[in-house]
Amino acid sequence: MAAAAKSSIWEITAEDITAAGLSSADAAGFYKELRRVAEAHMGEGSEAELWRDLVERRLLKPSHPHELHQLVYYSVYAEWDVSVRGPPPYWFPSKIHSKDTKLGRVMEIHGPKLLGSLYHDPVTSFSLFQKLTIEHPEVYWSIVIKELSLIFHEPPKTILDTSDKSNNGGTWFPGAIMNIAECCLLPGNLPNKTDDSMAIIWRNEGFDDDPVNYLTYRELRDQVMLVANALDMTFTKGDMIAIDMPMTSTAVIIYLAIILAGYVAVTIADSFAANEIATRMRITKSKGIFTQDFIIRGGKKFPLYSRVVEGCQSKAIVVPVRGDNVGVSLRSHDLSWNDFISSTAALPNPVNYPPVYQPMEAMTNILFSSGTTGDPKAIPWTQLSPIRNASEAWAHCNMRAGDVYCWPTNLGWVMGPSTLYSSFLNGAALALYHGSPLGRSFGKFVQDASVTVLGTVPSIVKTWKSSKCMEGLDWTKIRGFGTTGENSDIDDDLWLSSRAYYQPVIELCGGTELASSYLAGSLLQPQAFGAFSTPSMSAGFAILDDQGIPYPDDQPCVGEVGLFPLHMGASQKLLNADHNKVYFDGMPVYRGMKLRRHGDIVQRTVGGYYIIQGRADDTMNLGGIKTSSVEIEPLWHRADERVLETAAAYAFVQVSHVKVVPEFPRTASNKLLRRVLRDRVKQEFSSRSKL
Ligand SMILES: Nc1ncnc2c1ncn2[C@@H]1O[C@H](COP(=O)(O)OP(=O)(O)OP(=O)(O)O)[C@@H](O)[C@H]1O
Repeated sequence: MAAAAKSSIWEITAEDITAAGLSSADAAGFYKELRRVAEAHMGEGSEAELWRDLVERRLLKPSHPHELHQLVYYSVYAEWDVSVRGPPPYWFPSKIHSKDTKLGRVMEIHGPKLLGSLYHDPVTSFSLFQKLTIEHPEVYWSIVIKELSLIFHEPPKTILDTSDKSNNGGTWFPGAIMNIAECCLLPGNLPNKTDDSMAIIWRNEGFDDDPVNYLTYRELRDQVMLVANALDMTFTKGDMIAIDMPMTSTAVIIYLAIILAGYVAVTIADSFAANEIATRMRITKSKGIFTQDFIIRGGKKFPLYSRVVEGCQSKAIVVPVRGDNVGVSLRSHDLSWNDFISSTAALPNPVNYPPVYQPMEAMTNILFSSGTTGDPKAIPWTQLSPIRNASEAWAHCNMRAGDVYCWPTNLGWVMGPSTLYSSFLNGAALALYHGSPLGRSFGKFVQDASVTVLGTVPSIVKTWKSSKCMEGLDWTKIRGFGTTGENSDIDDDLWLSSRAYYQPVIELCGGTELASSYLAGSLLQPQAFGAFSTPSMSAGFAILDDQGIPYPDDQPCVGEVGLFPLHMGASQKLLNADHNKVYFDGMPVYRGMKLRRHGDIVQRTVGGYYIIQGRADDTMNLGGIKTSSVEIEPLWHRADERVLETAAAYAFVQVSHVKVVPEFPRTASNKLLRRVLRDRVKQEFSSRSKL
């Protein structure tokens, strides 16, 4: 899309502005103002200051055509040499406002004590402070647990115990006892999280013009306790109980009830086929499954109950997608939602429930990784994982009471539980749209629910931008976006950010098994599209060369990442694989630590940004030069405009074979499956060679 750019901002004419979609009258005013601002930033190397000034003056508006945003942004940065100056920044922290952020305030209090005269302010001292959180995780976590709404039934004896040498990940908060679901439901120590604060805001697809629905924290607690009582009527303590349904307010209530009552939630994404659901039920030996009769999505009705019971005998408890009655006939041992809830009718106080307190390492949730690199892993989350989730939103997105957090996903993907905990443990409201996130109705919900932080994955943003379905909606309450899952596209993020007068798009990369990111954006640093500005708080890593030797810390480089093993909240076992073998075997030792495998190729750019270059497994050898799939793909993409999407899966000496495919194989979470493509190509070639 950079074709829309001029070689400098000075080349832009009023005609270009009209060509980008403004009326001649508006174009004249815009042109005049653009020149005026540009004149104030004439010096060489002043692109970032010019862009910052343009954004602060709100010259570019969400109502302007995207072509105009492209024209200005790409022309401002036309001369910017990425190889010398790193990725160009589009968002800048303010030294004054940074002190009001959650992390900034903590840095102002503790920075001078911890860093002495090296501490200046949250912006200047951010990187130094981040390094401190890696070197002294016990200091960081002792601060963070006071910032979240955590209630310890028994306080931890200490923050981190590394005396067990067989445990690479360390023992966190030893001796502590709590119930993390209870922490979600009670105000805890957060003054602005009250029983009357908004906890969940939701809307059913098809009810676009109705007011949004609300649940306060008190109402949420009552409903969770009711379901917890009903669970005790049907299940035995410690049982694994699955949830396979869209992430609705009812699904969230069920999830919290399972954990409040001391069971383990097995969360399975609602997009899986019957055999995939059955596999996950079998691996976890789940005793029951919460599901829906149907899913309503994008105006269509899809069967869900029939898919769930196809390969699974466990008791299903079936929530009706609309109304009070289930729209399918159930097997004799299954229960309708109404019958399940009615089982509490004889209790004297069904909305009262004593939480089951457990140690920090107790399992609370089994999640499955996407299966991009092989079979999906069954990953147990403990009570530490939710704390890690919430701390990331706190530190990197400044999540706080009063925020409305929306991230269209499912409880079966890492972002489902992560968004839930990030909302409730920070006292924010969780916004849930019961329907497809791909169309305008979702965007209208974002507007009507006054969402302040909106999370995305790249494929959704691409659809929103290309369909223009969000035109005319007001997203200006949004103060920050999030993106994760795959590399995001610079132009798509330009579009996204421009919907809210260029609020930051915080890029996050991590893994289900980390319960967090290891690379992130930060509101205390300038942000560049499609790039991470920092290792996440308290996440250390080394970038390894081909021999497994770490590159020096601040040097631009590309290599496989090796994570520092003391990563609070990360997995310490897998249900269906050997944890040590998967994450530690064969990894180098660095500064006395056995590094943890993650499998991503990471580039550290000039200027200290990070870009993911794909998976180590997807790296190809082109004439002796190791090249990542992500480096090759954009080149092919530009080769012919009929190419809709590119996936580099295999390297040939000479390109002689073009196969047109309608779509690429993807995981259920929509990630490109290069390994499947590679297998198909291999198969095709081996069958040809036999001919
Ligand atoms: N913002 C991002 N940019 C680029 N890649 C990302 C980003 N966020 C996540 N990823 C990719 O997704 C991975 C994490 O995804 P997830 O935990 O769902 O499992 P997976 O690695 O896809 O599946 P499996 O472990 O089964 O192969 C990261 O390691 C990274 O490769």
